[in-house]
Amino acid sequence: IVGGNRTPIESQPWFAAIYRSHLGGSSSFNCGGALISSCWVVSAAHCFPKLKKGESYFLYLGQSKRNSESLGEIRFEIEELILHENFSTGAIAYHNDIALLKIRSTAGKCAEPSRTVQTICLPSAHEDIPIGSECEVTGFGLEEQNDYLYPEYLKMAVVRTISYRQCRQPHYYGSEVTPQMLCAAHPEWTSDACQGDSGGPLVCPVDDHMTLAGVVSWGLGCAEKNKPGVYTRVSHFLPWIQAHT
Ligand SMILES: NC(=[NH2+])c1ccc2[nH]c(-c3ccc[nH]c3=O)nc2c1
Repeated sequence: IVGGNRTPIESQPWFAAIYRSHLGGSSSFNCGGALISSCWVVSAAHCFPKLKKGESYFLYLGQSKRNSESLGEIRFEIEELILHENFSTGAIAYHNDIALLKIRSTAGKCAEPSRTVQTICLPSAHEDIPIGSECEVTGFGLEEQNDYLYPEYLKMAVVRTISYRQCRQPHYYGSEVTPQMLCAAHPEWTSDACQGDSGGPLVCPVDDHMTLAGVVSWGLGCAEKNKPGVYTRVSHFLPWIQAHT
């Protein structure tokens, strides 16, 4: 996250930190995700390239600090990884960039709600959040696009949704942006998601609750003028999510 602020997991209790474990036992931070039900996390398909032999993915819920064994965090194995069957890579965009992860704790259980673990509501099919809505994007991704170390602490930034028409302007992203994508940026281009935030949640207020409007997918650089963050528009994939969970 470029800009924004540190946030405790209690403020984003649906956030999942997804890691990749390597042969020999080391592990590296991979992507973000969002808990949508006790057993299911939504993330981005591009976060899950083919694993090498002996490698696996795992995730933590309730984690405010990377690589720390702090209280309230729980480790889950990925029992099932479902990538969207039409996921593909365009010139700069990812298409159908959404994945479902079925989780199982070491005790063979799914997630149990607590102060640090809660689900996020899915949007309802027809309702799309109004243009210009203030939303929150969360992650352990880079704080500057040329950094090479991920921050230890979870961060959150406020961004505003941008219309499809505005995002398709030539000096924005032109026709790389499709109706299945949602663009959002800070009005002064000072905050944005960045590498490592992929798969994480863009949550927007609807009536009296927060909903998962987007999944961090791509962007040209980070917090660059006229280059908004691009998110998988979750409301378009509700039938797919329902069919696979
Ligand atoms: N500006 C954004 N909103 C953004 C979001 C996700 C990204 N993911 C990446 C990325 C860069 C290089 C390798 N892998 C990545 O996911 N850049 C990104 C930029």
